[in-house]
Amino acid sequence: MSHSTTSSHALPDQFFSNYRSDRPFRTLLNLYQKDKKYIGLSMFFYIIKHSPEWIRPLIIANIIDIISSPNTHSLSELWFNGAFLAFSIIQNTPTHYLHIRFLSTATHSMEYNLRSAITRQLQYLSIGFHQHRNSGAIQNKLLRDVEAVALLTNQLFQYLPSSILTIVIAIIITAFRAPEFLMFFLGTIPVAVTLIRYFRVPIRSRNSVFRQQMESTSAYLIEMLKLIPITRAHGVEEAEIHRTEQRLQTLKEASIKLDLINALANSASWVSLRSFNLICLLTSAWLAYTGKWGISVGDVVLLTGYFDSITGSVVQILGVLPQIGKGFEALSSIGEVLECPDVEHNHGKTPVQHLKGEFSFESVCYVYPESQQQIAIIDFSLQVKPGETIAIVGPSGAGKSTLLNLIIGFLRPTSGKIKLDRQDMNDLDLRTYRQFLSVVSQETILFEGTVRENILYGKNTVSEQRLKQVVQESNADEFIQNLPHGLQTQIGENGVKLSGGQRQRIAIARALIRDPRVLILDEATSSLDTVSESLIQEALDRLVQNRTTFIVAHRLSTVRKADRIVVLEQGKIIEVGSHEKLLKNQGLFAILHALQT
Ligand SMILES: Nc1ncnc2c1ncn2[C@@H]1O[C@H](COP(=O)(O)OP(=O)(O)OP(=O)(O)O)[C@@H](O)[C@H]1O
Repeated sequence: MSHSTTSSHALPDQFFSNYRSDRPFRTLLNLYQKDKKYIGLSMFFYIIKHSPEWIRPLIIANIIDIISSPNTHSLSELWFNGAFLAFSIIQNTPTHYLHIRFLSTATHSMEYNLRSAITRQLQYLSIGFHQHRNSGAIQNKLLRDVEAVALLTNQLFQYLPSSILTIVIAIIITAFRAPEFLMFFLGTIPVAVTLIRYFRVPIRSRNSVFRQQMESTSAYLIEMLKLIPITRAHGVEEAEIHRTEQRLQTLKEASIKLDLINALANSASWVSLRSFNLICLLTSAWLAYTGKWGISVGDVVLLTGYFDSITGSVVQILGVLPQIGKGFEALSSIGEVLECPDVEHNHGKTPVQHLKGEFSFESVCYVYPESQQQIAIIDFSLQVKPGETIAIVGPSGAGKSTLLNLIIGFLRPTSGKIKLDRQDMNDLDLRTYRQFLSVVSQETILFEGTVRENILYGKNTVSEQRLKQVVQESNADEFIQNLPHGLQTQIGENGVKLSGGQRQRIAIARALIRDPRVLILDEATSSLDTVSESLIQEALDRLVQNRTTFIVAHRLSTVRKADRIVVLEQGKIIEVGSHEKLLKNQGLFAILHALQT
């Protein structure tokens, strides 16, 4: 256990410091740091497994020379050449197996490491990052882009080296048997280089456009799925279908453009290199026919065979270029997450060991970086004693959610200070602070799992007795008992569906089990039936006891019970006081109150 914790902590640092999407090749090698021996072994077995491709033209040329001049060659030479080729063919089975085994180990470990590093980074990136990125786009990076990097590995460490090796071997053997023909082979180099230079930039840019389209379409589709109940309820299905089709059309156009450039690159290379091949065949055949340069029939077969391998390899190199472009694009897409500096910095800050729950807000201001012209929280000052319940009320857009996010530490004051037990929150390790904090938000997010797992969420050392007590205190025992398997009932997409009130009671139990010192309640605005409402209110009353609580309150009963009510308007505190005092004030609170009653 301790081992896995240390290694998983060590992993991302190594990735983050080495991950540079402006240096994709080096980054790729770094991703294989731990598994480079597997890559090496896999390449070694690939070369051996592939050897019949290089040996065959030589053996066939030998055999043709043997049979075309039986007087100078013995039959045993024929059998020897045959046996050699047979051996090189049979060895393919074990070497192919070993090649795949090592390659698969290396690429799948890399995929695992990369996905784990992305997940870790996502967990540490600021809430602001997540608010601005769509989950569909991130999902795409985690799944498709990592897959594209694994494919890139296959291209770079398998096809590319073997193609280069094929070319080198063909050149060496030709240099021995018919050195004059080397110039044909060398002639292919400028052609290949020109083709690569010509197509590299458009292939890369179309890949990039395609990738961005793919990301935004995934994001869009996820949103469309979430919206289906609202779409149907408003009867705007056709408009939604039309909107989706427009997106799909743009994606289709980007895919076609990418395919077309790839097709052009492939066919241009194929035609030019095959033309060279034809010239080589005709020239060597003419030389053999006229008996010049001492070219034998076997030599014609050998030269055309190797020229075939060379052109095949060059075509393969050009063919993998688009894949390589796609892989490098995926590396830079992943870099958008791994290289993002917007992480919460807790390293080296004071850990919170105990918490009383005293808050002191000193002239806190907050401005969202995206809307500088408007100040969301203005000069907010308030002293909160441990155990106090503060209700925050105010019209929509007054800054209530912003204030809660400042208290959780998701946002840092633009100016001013928030002190927690007299220490500036900026100096504290917020992860340790949040272990003393529970949040019950408007929308209860439950995950696929049992009721029990949803309540315990990350708190697995709780005794059975404590769990039962918490379930009772949150008024959830009755409905849980009526579920088919009680606490073990599966909920979420494939399980039992819970009502809004039931979900809220699970959220209350989830908060209670953590026994927090600070509680944040973002009350749901949706109206519940009176029974659920009173059950939830009762559970909430137990929950807030002896804890510093901040509630964005909508229910009158909650507001009435709060020790103090803070009334916000356009980011400013305009009133603070008890329920009675504020009613007497005849200010904004009294107006809001009158509207509700
Ligand atoms: N992520 C954001 N980027 C830019 N501006 C924001 C962001 N979130 C909120 N704001 C702005 O900050 C102000 C305060 O918003 P906030 O969400 O805190 O209000 P609220 O009182 O919680 O509103 P509501 O009751 O409607 O939820 C608003 O003017 C809002 O437009």
